[in-house]
Order: sequence, then structure tokens, then C-alpha cells
Amino acid sequence: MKSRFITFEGIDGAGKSSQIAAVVALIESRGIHVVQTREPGGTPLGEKLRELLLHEPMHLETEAMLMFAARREHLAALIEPSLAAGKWVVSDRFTDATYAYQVGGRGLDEARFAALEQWVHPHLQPDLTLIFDLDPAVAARRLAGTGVAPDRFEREKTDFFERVRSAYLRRAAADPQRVRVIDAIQTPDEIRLQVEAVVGEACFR
Ligand SMILES: Nc1ncnc2c1ncn2[C@@H]1O[C@H](COP(=O)(O)OP(=O)(O)OP(=O)(O)O)[C@@H](O)[C@H]1O
Ligand SMILES: Cc1cn([C@H]2C[C@H](O)[C@@H](COP(=O)(O)O)O2)c(=O)[nH]c1=O
Repeated sequence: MKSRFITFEGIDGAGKSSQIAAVVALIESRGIHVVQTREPGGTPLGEKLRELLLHEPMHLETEAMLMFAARREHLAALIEPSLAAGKWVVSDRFTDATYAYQVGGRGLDEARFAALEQWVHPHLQPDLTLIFDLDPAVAARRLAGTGVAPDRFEREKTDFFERVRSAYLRRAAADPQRVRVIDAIQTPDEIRLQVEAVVGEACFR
């Protein structure tokens, strides 16, 4: 069976990270080797860049280029070799997050985003992207409940996450074959059943 690249997306607190383990287990139950990873991060260098990105103030174009720099390393050192070896890759975020957060949230010029996307991965897109869609006010309450100190992005106000959410939905509308929107207001179990059905239909049919 052809290897697959699956990505999870959504605003902070939408609940995507809570769903990834069930999808990995579903795929592994079919005897398939799965590599689970995340962005920014996924490699030793990427994880160092993650710390800077989540905690150091910087220009929005610096932020976008560092996201793509981490991604270039992630693709070269992990994603591409894993797919070439027939493994599936499940990533907690990828380039749709750069469109949502840097273009939608911060106002990055869309042509500059597109140029970076074309440079860094001209021939690779996820086979399936799940966007967990949620009202930013609900997501903020969920994050507040974790008791974890917020990072640079999580400290942004509701209007920022409204722009991020809208950008995610634009991305989904532009590529409905690849991107599926999950209503993240549901209970974790309801979401898990929906996610398993979407992954099963898209990847195992
Ligand atoms: N469907 C849900 N209903 C209620 N609470 C949820 C749901 N899914 C996750 N949560 C809770 O919301 C919080 C954030 O969940 P999670 O870390 O999965 O979100 P996330 O989208 O990955 O956020 P981030 O991108 O910041 O990591 C956790 O405390 C989690 O237990
Ligand atoms: C890949 C990527 C991520 N971000 C933002 C989104 C989140 O706020 C953080 C990552 O933290 P998480 O706990 O893993 O969700 O980084 C971004 O702004 N742009 C990107 O390309």
C-alpha cells in the first residue's frame, strides 16, 4: 500500500493533539509503520528552532522563514525518508499552519508565503489534512484549563485566532479533496469516531 502523509491542524486548544494517538493506533492496527511528528520541530534542529519560535519576539517574516527553515530540515531528515521507506507520517501541523497563523493571523504577504511553500516543498503536499475547527473563545477556555503557561502564540487575543480560524477554513475550501474540517466542539469520543471514519475512508478504501 502507498505510504501516506497525514496532518492535523487547528487553532491552539482545538483538541487536535488529543486525537493523534488514536489515528496512529488505527494505522498501526493495519500493520503499517507510522512515524508521528510535529511542527515546528520533528528534528533536533527543528526542536531548537521551535523554542525560539514559541518564546522569542521576532518580525513576522522572520517567523515565517524560521517555520519553513524548520520544515525544510523536517522534510529532508524525517518526512521524505520515512515516506520513501513505505512508512506513513502523521504530523501535528505542517504548512497549512503557516498559512493560517502567519498569513491569516499576522498578515504575511500571501505571495511570499506561496514562494516559500513552492521553494521548500514544490512536489509534496499531505495526502490528508484534518482541520479541527473551533470557536476561539471555547479553545481559550480549554487552554486555560490546562494550567500550562501560554507561549507567544497562545497569548494572542481572540481576534488573532478568529483570523487564524478563517484562514484555515479558506485553505480547506481551496482544497476539499485533501482537507477535511472536523467540528471540534464535539466530545473527544465523538470526534475520535469521526476522525477514524474520515481516515478510514480516505486512506483504506
Ligand atoms: N473535544 C474536547 N472537548 C473538551 N476538551 C477537550 C477536547 N479535546 C481536547 N480537550 C482539552 O483541551 C485541551 C487542549 O487539547 P489539545 O492539547 O489536544 O489541543 P491542541 O489543539 O493540540 O492545542 P495546541 O495546538 O495548543 O497543542 C486539553 O486540556 C484537552 O484535554
Ligand atoms: C507549524 C506552525 C506552527 N505555528 C504555531 C501554532 C502553535 O501556536 C505553535 C505550535 O505549538 P503546538 O503546541 O505544536 O500547536 O506554533 C505557526 O504559527 N506556524 C506554523 O507554520
